[in-house]
Amino acid sequence: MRPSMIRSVQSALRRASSSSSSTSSRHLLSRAYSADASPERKIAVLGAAGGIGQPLALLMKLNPLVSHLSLYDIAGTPGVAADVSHVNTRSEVKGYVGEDQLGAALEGCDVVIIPAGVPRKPGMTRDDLFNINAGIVKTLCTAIAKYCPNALVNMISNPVNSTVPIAAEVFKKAGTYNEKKLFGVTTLDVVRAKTFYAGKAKVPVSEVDVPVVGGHAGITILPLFSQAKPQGSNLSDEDVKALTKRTQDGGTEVVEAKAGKGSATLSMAYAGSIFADACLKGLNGVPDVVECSFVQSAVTDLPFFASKVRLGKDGVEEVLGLGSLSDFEKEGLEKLKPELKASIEKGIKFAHGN
Ligand SMILES: NC(=O)C1=CN([C@@H]2O[C@H](COP(=O)(O)OP(=O)(O)OC[C@H]3O[C@@H](n4cnc5c(N)ncnc54)[C@H](O)[C@@H]3O)[C@@H](O)[C@H]2O)C=CC1
Ligand SMILES: O=C([O-])CC(=O)C(=O)O
Repeated sequence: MRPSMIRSVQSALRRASSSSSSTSSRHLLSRAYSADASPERKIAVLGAAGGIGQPLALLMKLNPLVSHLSLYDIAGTPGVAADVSHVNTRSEVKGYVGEDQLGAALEGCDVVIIPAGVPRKPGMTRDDLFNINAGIVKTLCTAIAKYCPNALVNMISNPVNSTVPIAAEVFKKAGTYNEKKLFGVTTLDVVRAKTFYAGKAKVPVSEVDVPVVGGHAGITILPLFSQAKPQGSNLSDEDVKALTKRTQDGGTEVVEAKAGKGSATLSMAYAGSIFADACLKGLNGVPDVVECSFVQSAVTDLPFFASKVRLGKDGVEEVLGLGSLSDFEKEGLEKLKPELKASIEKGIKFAHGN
């Protein structure tokens, strides 16, 4: 909203609160909003009653680009929706519970965020979640293909390296696949890389940018600290190795600290809200919106790969290349490929066989 519009809304609000009959002021207020509001955008969070889903629902409620917020889960969403709906921001909130309400939750959606599924416990890998989460993702994507085939899908459910290929196969089978509209959310890796780099390089975290490429599990997460901005402090090779390992193990660090009570939820909700916001900005025509994401890609010989992606009115506008890599990063890239390939193939095989 432009400053002049904010001032006009504020003065309308003042008039509304000082008037005994505030109907005309309310009318003025709604005109002021509708004149300058961004386009109507409906987004859904699937798994909205969970550890990620709840704070993500709140963060999306705070996003002025959202006009309709649809909260879906197999249980618990009426309470979450009632709670979040009291926050005095633009979007109208509705809760949906159980599979027979999934269609209504999805109809008309521009963006669907999926944090549905089980999280890790200590000692597990993300791939150990495959058996349960693959089926959940398949069911949800089948419904997306039916009720909102044009939505941008933000996949958070793990293992992302396999759930994104599963989603692609489900959409292909339904005849709705558009490679520009399917995203594995790897923003938390970027968030972590930025935080850890800022701490080590002693630079203000708000100024830091670090691309993270590859996938979203262990060594498939490849932060490119050689391209970190701002440069300027001399990190040793050992520092870069340690930062890389910490970024790759960031999820496990949280799983162990939570000691059986799940994995990252708050930082993931933050990361998920950043990525969804970028998708909305792209849809709304904001120029030069770039985030890393795990997408269909020709950047390497693998069919899906995370790298910087420019977002536009139809989703992916351009998948950006990797840029120049240090020898350490080149080595990391070659090491991650077999694991990432196997995870992608596992997802595709599951989708075909079930
Ligand atoms: N991409 C990433 O960077 C990250 C991914 N994750 C993943 O996100 C997923 C969710 O994690 P949390 O929220 O911590 O788990 P959680 O167990 O707290 O919440 C999951 C929610 O999904 C719901 N759910 C289960 N089956 C469903 C279905 N068929 N339809 C709709 N909802 C369903 C559950 O009822 C629950 O409310 C996990 O797979 C986790 O590994 C977690 C952190 C980071
Ligand atoms: O580690 C996990 O299981 C959850 C996750 O993907 C992350 O925190 O990066």
